[in-house]
Amino acid sequence: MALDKKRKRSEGYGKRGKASAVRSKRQKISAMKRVASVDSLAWKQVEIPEMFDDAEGFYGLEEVEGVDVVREGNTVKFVAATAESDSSEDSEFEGFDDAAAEGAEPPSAPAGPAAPAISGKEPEASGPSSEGRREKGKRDKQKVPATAQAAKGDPELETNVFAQATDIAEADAEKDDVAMSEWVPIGLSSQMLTALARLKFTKPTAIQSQAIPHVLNGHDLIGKAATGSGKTLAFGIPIVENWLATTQPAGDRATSKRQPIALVLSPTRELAHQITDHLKQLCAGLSTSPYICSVTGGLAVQKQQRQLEKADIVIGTPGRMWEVMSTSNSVLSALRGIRFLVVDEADRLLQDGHFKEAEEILKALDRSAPGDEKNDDSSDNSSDQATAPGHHRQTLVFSATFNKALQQKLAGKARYNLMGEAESLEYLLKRLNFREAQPKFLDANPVSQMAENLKEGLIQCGDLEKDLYLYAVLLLQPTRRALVFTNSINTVRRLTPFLQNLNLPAFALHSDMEQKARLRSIERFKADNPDKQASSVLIATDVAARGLDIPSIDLVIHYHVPRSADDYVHRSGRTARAANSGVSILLCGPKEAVPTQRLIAKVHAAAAANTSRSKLTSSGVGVQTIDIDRRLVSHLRPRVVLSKKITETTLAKEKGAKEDTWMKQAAKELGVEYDPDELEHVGSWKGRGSGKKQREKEARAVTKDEVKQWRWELKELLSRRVNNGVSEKYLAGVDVDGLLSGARGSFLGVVEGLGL
Ligand SMILES: Nc1ncnc2c1ncn2[C@@H]1O[C@H](COP(=O)(O)OP(=O)(O)OP(=O)(O)O)[C@@H](O)[C@H]1O
Repeated sequence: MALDKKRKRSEGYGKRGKASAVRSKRQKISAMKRVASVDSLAWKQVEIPEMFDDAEGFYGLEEVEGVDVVREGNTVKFVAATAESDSSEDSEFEGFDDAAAEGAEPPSAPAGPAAPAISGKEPEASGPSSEGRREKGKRDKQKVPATAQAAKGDPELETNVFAQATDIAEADAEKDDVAMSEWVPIGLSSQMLTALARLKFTKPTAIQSQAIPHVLNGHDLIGKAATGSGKTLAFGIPIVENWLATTQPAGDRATSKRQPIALVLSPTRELAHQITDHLKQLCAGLSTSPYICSVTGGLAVQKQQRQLEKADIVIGTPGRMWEVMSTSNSVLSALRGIRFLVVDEADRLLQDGHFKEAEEILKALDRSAPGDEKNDDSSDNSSDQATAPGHHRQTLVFSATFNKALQQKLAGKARYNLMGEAESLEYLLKRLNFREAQPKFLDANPVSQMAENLKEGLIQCGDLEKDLYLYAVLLLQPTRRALVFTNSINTVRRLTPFLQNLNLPAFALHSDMEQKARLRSIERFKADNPDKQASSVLIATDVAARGLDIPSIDLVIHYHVPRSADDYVHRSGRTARAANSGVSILLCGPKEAVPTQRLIAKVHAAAAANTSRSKLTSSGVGVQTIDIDRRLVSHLRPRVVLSKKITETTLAKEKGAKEDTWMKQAAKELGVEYDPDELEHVGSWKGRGSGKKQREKEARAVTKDEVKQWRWELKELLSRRVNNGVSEKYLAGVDVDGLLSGARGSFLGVVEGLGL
């Protein structure tokens, strides 16, 4: 009601507009314009002359000074200048530009100080269904994107609206104009367009243009799109839009109780932190932003509880989320009011070890607290679904992969069969409690699950030669950052020092590491390396396979063939993200050949169906067999042998020392004497694993001096170029040593790379 009155007043001014004056004024202050919500403007009660005291409709009328109103299509904007703009321009309000309001002239930039000028065309008339349009109409009413003018010297306006203005202004000032017309049909607020322009995201990705309008119109969604195709913002943008449309100005919010509007569940901690950062980056371009926090294991729970109390958008891993929800009634009841539940990487989150907690969370969200009427909302009984608990909430489910059965279950095409192994998963899916009986299933990449700019290769090698080939690939394929996936934590533990000994900056990531060490590894991997020659390498288990968006990873190596086709898709998807290109290479041992063929066939099944036989590569569609120069590889062997010996000895000694300490402690507690030699005997057996035990025992027996000697030899080898087939016969009389000395990884002679 108040808003309507504000509008009437604004329209009144519009009729009295002085177009030319405002146009010239707009030119002068265009560099200082700022976006703000309509409620954050300094509306003042209109002083009604006594003679109008009884006039109908004047009660509660408010006015605001120093503000232009322009209309872009169906959207009304309040255009103003910041306190830094010319005071003579600020001090006097001269009316509104009718021409602009009627769309006769393109409006000036809707964004803040020196924000990228957003050019756009009118949203197309053909839009969503009538219901959709109704809902959109509602949203537009709530939203009314506004650009406010801080009347100079009005402290209230300055603090409410421009809290972040200086920072944003500084950042924006560096930007060129950004054309945003491709976003216009989606129907975003001008604030959001400004925020996207700031990120230089000039057009939506396929999943974004398909998913956002659907979510904005209040529907549930199951979204599938290739890795790196922008799924995070496909749910992030409509959630933030909803927040912008329904949130009070910052000043009022400080005093009112906060209630989160969205909960995003992520299967891994790293991904949860990344989503949080991604949404924060988006919101950095808004004049007022939602408070976004992550709730993940491994970090202080008390701090996260405090953050939750003021959070608007919560991103969490199921384990910690459940821990926090189950121990705090206030958190639980606040979360029951969320308007969006997002399940990211749904196929993993609903299936892997997160199962139990995910179930508890869903149950708790829908359970009505005593006296909590919100969840039993019977006022809206337009459909059966509407009366179900949780109906107020939209459910958005995203992943790059959904196996067929899961896809069908999610889309409601299969009957729930509450029996056997599948029982719990199906139960959980039911618990997602979609608002609609058939949530929309949107597949943005039906033919290929793999990113468009990804090249896939395969190297066949002996099972015991993988270390050698790994090293060779890292030297031969020029990369900025490489990510190596293994199937076991022990392999990560071994490969990391193995590559470090070879002077490659390698970092480890697996779930057995402390959370701070995990985050540190990622930070170091992401950091720019001062030695431009050296590319950094992250050795990880599948904990890094989902969702991680680290810039400039141009190579993914599967040291072990992944356990499933979906894992292959997600692992490979850490490169070639957004518009970038990248390479994924499988190291395939003889024992892995059959599962690898199956995997490739599965991943590229749809593409193969559309490809003529002549286009099939040696390994099938999409994956190219790489014939790496075996001679070259053999030149690298001496380095690899030394590095392996050093690594295995060091690890065996560390393990021995740990076991020794543990045994001593245990013996002390039992009050018995500890004799390592005696125990060595007791523990010997000839069964499985005895060979490894024996090797470890031998490695422990290696002296420190021997290790020192190996290190020296390796250092010497690394300081020399690798002679790639240049015959020394032709180098007679040449300083061969001089030619061969050089930086690690350099080659003497022509090297073809991997030919990808
Ligand atoms: N409209 C856009 N224009 C340009 N870049 C974009 C756009 N939307 C998102 N991006 C960028 O694309 C990258 C990948 O986005 P995101 O992490 O959301 O992908 P994803 O589809 O969730 O991938 P995954 O399946 O691996 O989780 C990010 O760096 C993001 O900043």
